[in-house]
Formats: sequence, structure tokens, C-alpha cells
Amino acid sequence: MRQSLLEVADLNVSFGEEDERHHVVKDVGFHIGRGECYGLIGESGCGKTTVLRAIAGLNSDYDGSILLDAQKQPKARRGAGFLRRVQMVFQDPYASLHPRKMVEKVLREPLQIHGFDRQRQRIDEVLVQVGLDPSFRYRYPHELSGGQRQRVVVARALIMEPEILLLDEPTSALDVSVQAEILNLLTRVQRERGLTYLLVSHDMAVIAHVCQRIGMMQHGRIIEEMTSEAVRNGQAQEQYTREFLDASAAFAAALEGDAT
Ligand SMILES: Nc1ncnc2c1ncn2[C@@H]1O[C@H](COP(=O)(O)OP(=O)(O)OP(=O)(O)O)[C@@H](O)[C@H]1O
Repeated sequence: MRQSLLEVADLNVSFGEEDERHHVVKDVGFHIGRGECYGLIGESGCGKTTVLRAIAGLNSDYDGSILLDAQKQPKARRGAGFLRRVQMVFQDPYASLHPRKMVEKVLREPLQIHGFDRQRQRIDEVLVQVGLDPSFRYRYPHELSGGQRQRVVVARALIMEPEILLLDEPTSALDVSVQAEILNLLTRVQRERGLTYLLVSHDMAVIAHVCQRIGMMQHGRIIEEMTSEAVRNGQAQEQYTREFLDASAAFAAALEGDAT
């Protein structure tokens, strides 16, 4: 087996104090090879975002191990190294862009902080890569559509030349018609750059579109790992997973029915 680029082992996360303590992530473990796309799926509240936040270093109050290239990461992610290698894309492009920052500034700031050269050229290149004309650098977030904003958010992550993107429901705040555009952008960029993805979603169609392997979460645990092919063929082992897949298919069919 090829060596994992990202490995999570025995991850446990709890919130609250004493009697109010709530064990949200329970013994979660998985590994992702370089260039692979791994999806975590489960219903709202099952702990998906909490897993991503622990990996990203946004919550250092966890037990367990997070390894990058077999190196265990300190809980407080010190130094710029980790941030350059692992970038996160959040669910809501409206919330994740500062309303008074022009696209130019959004993209230039990380370059300045990390001392990149050729800054103007890098901004032009990344805008083109996410399907925006370089003139978009002079726009403010309110001058962009939801899909264009999410493209800028993806550009901000890519401009750091990371190896891994942590994607938290990257399309769920977007209109259905725009969701496919952003998913196609993510799969294209993944191929072009050889990126590794960890994608979190409650939507099996989104996960199966992007990911090769999928972890099904329920109540804070990964109860089953599947390939996307097994998902497409309805080959889940666990009853819960089968019900989840059936519900996703029924929901997709209902949406298609609404659209006609
Ligand atoms: N900072 C926090 N303090 C207290 N409880 C939290 C905190 N963050 C998350 N939780 C709780 O942990 C549980 C899991 O939340 P999480 O956001 O990880 O779920 P999720 O599967 O990503 O759901 P969703 O898709 O709705 O975001 C929920 O019950 C949530 O209320």
C-alpha cells in the first residue's frame, strides 16, 4: 500500500464540562493517500466538521493522532509549514470572505505573509485556474455571485500551493445549478495539481462525484468505509448506510421531480 499523506488515528473530541460533557467524535481513524479524495458522509450533527476542525488545527482540544507524511502533528499547529500544506475551504462563501476586502487583497495577503515571489502573476494564474477573468481581482465580494465567491475561496486556498484541501460542505450554500459547476472545478483542479482532498458532506451525490473512498459516520463514529463504486452499486454492508443511501436516492429523485 502506498504511504498515507494524511492519517487520523483514534481521534476523540468532546465539548462541555463534567456532567455536560458531550463526546462528539469517537475513535475516528482513516488514511488518505497522496492524490486521493476521501469523503466523510453522515447526517447533520454526526461530527464531520469537528473532525475537519481538529485536522486543520482550529480545535486543539482533541485526543488521538493526526499525521502528515507519517509525522505526528503537534496539537497547536506551530509555524507556517502545516498551513502551507493543508488548506481548508468552508461551507459558506458569504461568511468566509471579508465584505470590505477586494479579491486582489484576499489573494495577495497569504502571499505576503508567506513571502511568495511573483505575486501579481500568481494572482492572475489562480484566478484563471478557478475560471475567473483576471479582472475579477478588482471586485468586492458583494459584486460576485455565490458561485464566483466560492471560486475566490477556492483560489485563496490554492494560491498557497497546498498538498491537501479540507473541504467542508463546499457546495451546500450554493444554488443547485451552481453546485455542479463548483464540483467540476474541484475535480479538475484536483487532477491538474495532483491534490489530496478530504471532503465532508451530508450529500452522497456530492461525495460520490468527487471521492474514491468514503467513510460513513454515525453518532461520531465511522461505521463503514466504502469505495464510491460500491456506493453507486448499492453495496453497503451496514443497515444504517443502506438506509442513508436509499434516503439520498429518494431525495435526489424528488428534486428531479420538482425540477420538471
Ligand atoms: N464548539 C462546540 N461546542 C459545543 N458543541 C459543539 C461545538 N461544535 C460542534 N458541537 C456539537 O458537536 C456535534 C457535531 O457537530 P458537527 O458540526 O461536527 O457535525 P456535522 O456532522 O458537521 O453537522 P453539520 O453538517 O450540521 O455541520 C453537534 O451536536 C454540535 O452541536
